[in-house]
Amino acid sequence: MLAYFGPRGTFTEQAARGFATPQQELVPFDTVPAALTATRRGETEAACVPVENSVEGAVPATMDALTEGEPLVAVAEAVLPVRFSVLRRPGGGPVRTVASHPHALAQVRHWLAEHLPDAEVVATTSTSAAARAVLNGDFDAAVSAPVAVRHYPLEVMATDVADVRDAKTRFLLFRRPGPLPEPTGHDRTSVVCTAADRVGALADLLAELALRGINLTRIESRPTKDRLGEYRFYIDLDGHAAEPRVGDALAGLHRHCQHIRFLGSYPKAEPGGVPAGNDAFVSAAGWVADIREGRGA
Ligand SMILES: O=C(O)C(=O)Cc1ccccc1
Repeated sequence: MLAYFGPRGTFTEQAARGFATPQQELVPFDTVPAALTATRRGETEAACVPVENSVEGAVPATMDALTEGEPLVAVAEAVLPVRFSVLRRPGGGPVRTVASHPHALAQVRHWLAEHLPDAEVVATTSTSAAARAVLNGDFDAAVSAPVAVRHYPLEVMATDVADVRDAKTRFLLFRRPGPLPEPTGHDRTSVVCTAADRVGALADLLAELALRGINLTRIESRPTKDRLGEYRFYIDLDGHAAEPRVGDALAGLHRHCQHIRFLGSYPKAEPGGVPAGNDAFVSAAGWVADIREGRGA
């Protein structure tokens, strides 16, 4: 079974369908933490959740849920283009309220200002929770994933709605810790860490990557919630933990951090980025291994 952030008809369901094997049953959960908890408890093999969006940035619910509770590791990534459909009850009256996930609302602000300027905008837990609520008569319109009309008998007011063309959302598939996916040469590694409280601590973390020619693809901070001014850093970098230079960098981060949690090494959905130049690191690691075995100098 594969858990996903639902209910049925979310963008996350679309991403989960791309990850699932033909036999795997997809199970919706109303929140990101609930989907992850089901996987932590072993009730589902994996959980698909949204991580970030090219317009609105990180999904805070996902970031927080990854640091709370037992560790989970990402094993696969998907990036989906995001365009919205605006749905309403068939034959409904004027649209006075419009609902959706905050990330969706942030991506259709201009459209709403132009087409529904007087509608009150309401945040819901997901885009399809909004569609479901419209069906129940709680709101007049929902900004949803195009697949939502397959699940909810609503009327399509508009399709292809997006203030920013080419907006994309990134999703990850999490499992309980186990053997890592094989390196493909186009991988990403994610960690979350708390740097020591001293001058230059963050610079030291970044230097561990820079020294080894490792490309940082994302750094994001969230409050630890314990103390004002204390943050966790979510770091994505190019490369796989099995590669010597990435392994060394992770060890370096571990030395500099108060806490560090590995969040996975997995193939990138969109290969590209800075070429790794791995060969020199592999040969250097081999040389050190030889020295340790008494085979060289
Ligand atoms: O609510 C959904 O459909 C999601 O899967 C989260 C989301 C919200 C907005 C854009 C992309 C994903």
